[in-house]
Amino acid sequence: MNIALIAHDMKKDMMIHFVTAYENILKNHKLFATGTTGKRIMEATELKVHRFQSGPLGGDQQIGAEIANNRMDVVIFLRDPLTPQPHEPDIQALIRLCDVRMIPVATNIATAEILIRSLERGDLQWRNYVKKN
Ligand SMILES: O=C(CO)COP(=O)(O)O
Repeated sequence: MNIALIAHDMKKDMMIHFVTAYENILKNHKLFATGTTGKRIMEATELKVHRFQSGPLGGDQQIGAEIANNRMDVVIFLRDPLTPQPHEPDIQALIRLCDVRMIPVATNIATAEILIRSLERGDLQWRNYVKKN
């Protein structure tokens, strides 16, 4: 499965804890991330991550394009709801596209935990059928 990992600055440490805790699951998938999130993940783990631009420089839009092309299967986006972001429209667009394409998306750590365990259990296998057809 193709998994997008994105975290705002205030949530980056939490993302590192998450990917470290679930490295054994994540290593079996293709990982994508916005620039700084991807850099942090690769520094902290053995995981290989395809990095797009940093979020404020267009990374959210690049991941959005992957979603629009139905190439992203899971999105874990640890958003910071308490800090204004200069690229808020890009963030909204990315999340909107998840709803358009019915892509499982977690925007906080509690849902991210549920999603990763679902992935491990095989609950998201339907994505393979959707992509084929
Ligand atoms: O801003 C982001 C998502 O909206 C994240 O971007 P970085 O991973 O480059 O910090």
